Parts: sequence; structure tokens; C-alpha cells
Amino acid sequence: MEQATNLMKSFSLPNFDRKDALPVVSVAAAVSIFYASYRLLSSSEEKRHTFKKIPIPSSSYPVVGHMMSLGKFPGKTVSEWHKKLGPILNLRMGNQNWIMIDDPMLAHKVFVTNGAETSYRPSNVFALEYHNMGGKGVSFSQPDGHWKATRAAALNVLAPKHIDSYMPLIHEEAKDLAIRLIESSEKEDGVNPFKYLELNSTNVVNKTVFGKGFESVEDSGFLKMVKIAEDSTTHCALENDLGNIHPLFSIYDYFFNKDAERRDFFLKERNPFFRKLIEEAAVSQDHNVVKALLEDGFKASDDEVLAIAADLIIGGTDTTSVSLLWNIAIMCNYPEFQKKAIAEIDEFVKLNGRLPSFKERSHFPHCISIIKECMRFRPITPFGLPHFTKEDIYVDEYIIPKGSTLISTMSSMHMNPNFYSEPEKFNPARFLNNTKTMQSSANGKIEERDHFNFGWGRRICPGIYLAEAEMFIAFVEIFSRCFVEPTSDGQPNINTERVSSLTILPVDYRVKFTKRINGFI
Ligand code: HEM
Repeated sequence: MEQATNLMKSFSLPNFDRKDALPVVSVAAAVSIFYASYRLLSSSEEKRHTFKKIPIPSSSYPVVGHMMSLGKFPGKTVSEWHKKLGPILNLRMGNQNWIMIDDPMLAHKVFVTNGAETSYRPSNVFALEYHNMGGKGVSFSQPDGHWKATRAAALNVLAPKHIDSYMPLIHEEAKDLAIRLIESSEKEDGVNPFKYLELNSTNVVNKTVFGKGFESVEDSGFLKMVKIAEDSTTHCALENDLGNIHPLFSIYDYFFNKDAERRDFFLKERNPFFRKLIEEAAVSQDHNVVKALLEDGFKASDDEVLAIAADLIIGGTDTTSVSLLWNIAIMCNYPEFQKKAIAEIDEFVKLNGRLPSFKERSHFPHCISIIKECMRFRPITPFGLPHFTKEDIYVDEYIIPKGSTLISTMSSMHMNPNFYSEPEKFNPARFLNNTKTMQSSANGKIEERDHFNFGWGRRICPGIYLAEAEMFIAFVEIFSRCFVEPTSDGQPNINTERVSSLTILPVDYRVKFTKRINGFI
């Protein structure tokens, strides 16, 4: 102990008089301030020097940047650039800066860890001012505006406890879908299932939101709704807001009267169409989302109801039907997985004498894995929905400058060999140990995510539960009743695609929905 005390004493400072100490302390303080400032400056200099430059693909041209180099399949082009240049790319689109990311871990850091800065949307007049009615909707409104309230309202009406009350209608629609597919396939020796899938998803969302559906694929109301949804997505696409990409391009809009055409679409066509549906829904006896928005504490204004309803219709129709369109094309190409799904469904039906509810999905590991793997194997959007950052963000060794549009490259992200082993192989077994709902996977740890089709962080799709229930129930209805087979045209081509506004679809195909003679339903 004594030794220890002596040792401590030997380290203590000599005794100074306070007066003598003053100049010493001042000099020391000045030196340390100077040193600290020097460290700070040099460390930010060091930081600047040590940060990696984000690669820029070489095919950029004056004024347009990479716009003209993206080609007919922008998702594929950007995926090729990622292969050559790495997981993060910097594109110039007119005067906009686009950062493309195809590594899930990096994307998680950008969109989730830095979510407070990266949950904005790039400015787009038609999406924000017209589609979202000046920020009153969800999908394109900015998080520092009204978005938090409308997003909370959307999350509330799409929450499992609410969606569960619509399950009977989801089952009814799925049964009608399976019967329509079988009947039209029998009539014409094969059918292109797309319009029937569109009717199914439009009816599910329409009945949920407005309490009203459509009778058939020829119904004029249905055709009008599909057209309105298509035109809305086209007018909201970033690449169509040309003046925003470069002021020079507004000349095109000016001469071709594009702005007026878009304004007229929203004000004279879309809004009156939706307002009528909203008026009817508000006085309907049945439960629907419009009534919930008006009553459930949110007390939305007329414009807010319209903007949110439009978001749910546009967000929830094409997305689900295109996912199922890929699913059927893939199943036709892989009959061995159809057989596994059918065996699982038959076993449940034999035991219970009925088809399962979504709550009983744990009995269906093969069906769940197949649905997930189809979405991974053929993602339905090339780039999801773009985010935007208002601040510089520092991620790994990159600085992403403020004012950048942030995009996840879905095609190559889902083919990332560090995240998925043998990604080119259609292999549902990869998800047999990850059969939790897509909803909980999307909101869980990055290492446990199944796929990224629903986007990221604070902006992640609020309709996952509805989409997942709808896809599961439709899948089970179809395969409990029939086997999907190629027509004499051959197998659906699942290696080429066509781009339509925000989604990527398989090229048109026909398949046979052959009624199963040994089916239990
Ligand atoms: C397979 C089906 C679906 C897919 C793949 C899908 C995908 C997406 C994606 C990628 C986003 C953007 C996320 C982000 O910014 O990071 C999104 C947002 C959104 N989705 Fe979905 N979606 C689907 C179904 C639905 C359904 C059924 C609804 C509602 C009925 C819906 C409503 C919305 C809304 C309102 C937003 C905007 C969220 C916001 O900006 O805060 N979606 N969806």
C-alpha cells in the first residue's frame, strides 16, 4: 500500500503559485485549442480524402446525363453497371443527382439507419400537387409536412385488425378468380390471366376502400378504374416531370401542352370519379376505409380522403396483380413446385374439409416459400419508389450529397450472391426456415429480410399485410382447383420482361388452368 502511495506521489505535478501558473495555463489552453482545431480540420480533411468516390458510369452525355443511356430496360442496364462498378452508383439525370444502391446491407444503412434524413421523396409536381393534392396523401408527401398524420391514418386502416374484417370478401374474390381462370381457359384452350388478376386486386382494394366492386373484366367501371390507375402512375413517374429533370426540357411540355393535359386528367377526370365513389362509400351501411377515415379519430377532410383513397387504389392494384402474374408464369415453368404446393393444400383440405384462412398459413411452409421466392426471383419494380435526402449522409466510406435522389436497384439487389446463395436459381427452399410473414420480415432485422419489393424504412409499404393475405389466398384457391400448364404456344417466358410505368411484367403469355380431377375442392 505504502509503495502504491509513493508511486502516486511520484506522478503528481509540482506545486505552482496561482499567479505563476496563469501564463502556463493560458499557453497550454491556447496550444490545446490550436491542436484541437488542427485535429478537427485535419480529421475532416482526412475524412474527405479517405471517403471513396461513388462510381459514375461512363455513358453520360452533356445536359441529359445518363437519361439516354438507360435503354428500354433501365433496371437491367443499371444492374449491369452495378456488376461492373460496384454496389453504389452515381447517375446524372439532367440536373438531378441519382444514387443507385444494389447491396441490401448498404441500402439498409442508407434508408433505415439514416431514415430521418432519407425518407423524403424527390420533388415531382404532378405526384405531390395533383396526385397527393398538395401533400394531403401518403405516397409522395414529404415527412416534414402532413405525411406523418396521413401515413398513420393509412397504417391504421391497413392494420391487420382492420384487414381481418375484410377477409371474407378476399376469399370470395379469390374463389371467383380461380373459377374465371378455369372457365375462360376451357373456352379458349388457354388464357392470359392478367386482366382476371387485375379484376381480383382491383375488387379487393375497391371493396375495402369504397365498399364496391366490379362484376366482370368487361365492366365499364372496372375498365375506367384500370385506366385511371394507369394514367395516374404514368403522370407521377419521375421521368415524366421533364421540367424538373432539366429546365430546358420544359420546352417539350410547353409545345406539346403536356402540363395542361396532366392537370386536366387529375382535376377533370380522376377527382370527380373518386369523389363520386367516396360520396357513396360514406353513406354505405357496410364498413369501408372511407368511413374509417372519416370516423376513426383522424377526421380527414374531403381532399385528404380522396388523396389517401387514391394512394391505396394505385398502390394496391397493379402491384399485387403483377406479383401473381409472375407467380403463375413461374409455377407453369416449375411443375415440381406446383406439385409440392398442391400436396400441402390437399393435406389441409382432407383434414379440415375447407380451404385455410390466412391465419392458418403456418401449415403451408411450401406455399409461403414459393410465394416469397417468386417475388425475389422476379421483383415487380425496377427501382421501387425513389427516396431523397435533404442532408449529406455518411455511409460506410461514401458521402451521399444532400439533394440526391436515392434508389434501390431491385433486380440486382435480389440477385446479390452475398445475400442469396445461388441467386440465379429458383429455389423456394431458401425460405423454408423463414416463413414468418413478409410484413414482419420487412419490418425486422436486415439479415432476416426475405426480399425488398416492399421498400424501406419509414416509407415501407403500409399495405404489406393486405397484399400478402390477398396473394396467399389467391394462390391457395387457384392450386386447390387446378394445375397450371403451358398451351401449344409453349412455356411462359420468364427470362424477358416488359416495363409498364412503375412495374416490370412478364411478356404477355397464355397458360391453361386445367381443373384437377383429383382435387378436393
Ligand atoms: C405486392 C404488392 C405490393 C408491393 C410490391 C408494394 C411495394 C411498395 C413499395 C416499393 C413502396 C415504396 C416504399 C419505399 O418508398 O421505400 C410502396 C409504398 C406504398 N404502398 Fe405498396 N406495395 C404493394 C401493395 C400495396 C397495397 C395492397 C397497398 C394498399 C392498399 C399499398 C399502398 C402503398 C402506399 C400508400 C405506399 C406509400 C407509402 C409512403 O410513401 O409512406 N401497397 N409499396
